[in-house]
Amino acid sequence: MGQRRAKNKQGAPPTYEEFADRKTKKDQKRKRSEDKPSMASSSSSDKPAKKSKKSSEKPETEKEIIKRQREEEKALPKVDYEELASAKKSLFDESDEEELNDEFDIDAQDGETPGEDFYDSEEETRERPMFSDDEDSEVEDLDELNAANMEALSAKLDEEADLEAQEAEDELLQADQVQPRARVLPTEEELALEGQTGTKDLNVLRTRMIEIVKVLEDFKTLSEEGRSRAEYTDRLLQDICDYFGYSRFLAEKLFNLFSPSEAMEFFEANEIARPITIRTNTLKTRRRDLAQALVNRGVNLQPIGPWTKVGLQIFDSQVPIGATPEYLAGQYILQAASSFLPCMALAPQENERVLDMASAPGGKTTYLSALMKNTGCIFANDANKARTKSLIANIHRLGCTNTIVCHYDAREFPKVIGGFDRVLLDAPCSGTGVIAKDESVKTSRTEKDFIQIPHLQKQLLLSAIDSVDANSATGGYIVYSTCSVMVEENEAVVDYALRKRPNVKLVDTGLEIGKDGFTSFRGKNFSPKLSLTKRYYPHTYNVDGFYVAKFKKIAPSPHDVSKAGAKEKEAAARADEEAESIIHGDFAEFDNAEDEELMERSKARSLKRKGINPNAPKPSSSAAAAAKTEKK
Ligand SMILES: C[S@@+](CC[C@H](N)C(=O)[O-])C[C@H]1O[C@@H](n2cnc3c(N)ncnc32)[C@H](O)[C@@H]1O
Repeated sequence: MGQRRAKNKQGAPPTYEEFADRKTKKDQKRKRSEDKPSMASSSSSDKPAKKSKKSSEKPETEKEIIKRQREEEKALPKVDYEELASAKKSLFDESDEEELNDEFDIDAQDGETPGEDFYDSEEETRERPMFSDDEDSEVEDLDELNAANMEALSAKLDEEADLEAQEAEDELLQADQVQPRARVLPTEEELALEGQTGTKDLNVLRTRMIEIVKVLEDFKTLSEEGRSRAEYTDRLLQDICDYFGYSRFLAEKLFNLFSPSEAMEFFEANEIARPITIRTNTLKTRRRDLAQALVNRGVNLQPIGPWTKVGLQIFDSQVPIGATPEYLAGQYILQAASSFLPCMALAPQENERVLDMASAPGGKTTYLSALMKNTGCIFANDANKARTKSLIANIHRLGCTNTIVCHYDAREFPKVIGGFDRVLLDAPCSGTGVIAKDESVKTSRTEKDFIQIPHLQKQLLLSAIDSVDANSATGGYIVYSTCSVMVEENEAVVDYALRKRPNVKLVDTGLEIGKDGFTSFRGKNFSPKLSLTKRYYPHTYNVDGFYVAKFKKIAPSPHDVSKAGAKEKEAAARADEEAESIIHGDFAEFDNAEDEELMERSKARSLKRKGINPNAPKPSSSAAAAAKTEKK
């Protein structure tokens, strides 16, 4: 087992004193690094300086404040306000979002110097009012929220600066350590010595991994004479297993996805927990209002990034994020940022019929429901009945009234029902994209898994394609996603579907971020269109490892069974559920006893439909046993 412990890089944002202290240290560190030409990093020194806060207890007059600020500004390094304004804009700019007007606008107001809202001591003493519905006061309201978010922003900038300084130091370290033709591989004696102690020295392993990666990336110049590439790779893989705790089998599979240095970044990123993120439920609130409410409860947050209008990243909270009144009221759901992506790619429209084939516990179903503004109909299916409990609970809490929950093996679609406008297949997978969440994946996955899981995924994807109406007026799309980074579960599955179903083509996912899917891998060629699919890695976007592919069905196929009557089936399912009061505006009074009763009634109705009298006396168990014995 590996000796490395996963660490969570998220900490509480600093107090002002901590911040000032860290800044002084950082400035000194930066200055030291600038003095060393080999590791000069212009980006860190070009970073805008942050304005300091006063420490005096006594309130200052306006004049005193202006005087003090001028003095402080003189003493500070020159600030590139344009860069500062654009950095802030890129973090918070959501000007595209017309509908919800859901934004954290921290652009400077007229007459203000951009950047002055950083560490304004006035903001510390002001009370934070709730957002008002009054349009005129919105600008002030935004300022208040921005003030509250400044800490979060400063923490983020801090983290970035720390990272840059660390990277610069690492570069120097590596440059110092790796000399051309240096001996990097350990001798037999050294290895025997390492083995004797039982636990390996992590520093030795780490340094050696860095050195081997350097050699592999410039083999001609840096390799020792007489040593092969395979020898270096073999040692590196063993060190990865010892250091991070992977089975040799999985370490090798993951290593082969990347260049040696990128592989190291990937393994490192798997040791760090991803940020805690929440998705605003736009069926109940707007992100801006939710952020304000949470900030008032002592939650430190900021938007995830410009690519999502509904996500918030939580840095730190004085209250449990899964138990706030806003959470209980269904205003948000705790959801990994990567899970937003397939829903955004599917882009369901209002009034469409959508199938979510593997939907429990419902993070994506509830997002689809919100995107459809609770119109149309979503069939939320999952083969695992136990998991549909949390699916139903989430659907209720978030107030999604356009969903019907079912639990079929999704390979039975479209026989169950077909003719959907869009289908999401968020497939069961190996979980190699979420190792930071579930360390057991490092050692539990075997070769068999990467045969059996893709086999199921291929069957499910064909069912998904066959369940879509090629003639849908508004849709005709299928999105396939996994939280795996393995080619066998991603490109290979999609390529298989393209070959088996020539009536679909790959289309752009419409996602702003992501790396292009592989068009070939280790000698295997896929359709060139595979580059339209998207890959996500923890080390590139700080999200879980993920994969998203989007298909458009361009023609029906003989496999599209039972398309006819799909609308009628849906109407019947709806009527059943409405009759049983499952679909209604307020799910708050959902309780198990009532649910049991409804299920009993549903069973009775179903028996009646089959021509069986549900009230007919059941044979007693002893009579049934006797009948059985008689038959024998
Ligand atoms: C990745 S999870 C789905 C997560 C879900 N989409 C969400 O966002 O909350 C995969 C799901 O597939 C379900 N599953 C596995 N095999 C299935 C099958 N043959 N048919 C339908 N669902 C299946 C599992 O029970 C599991 O809930």
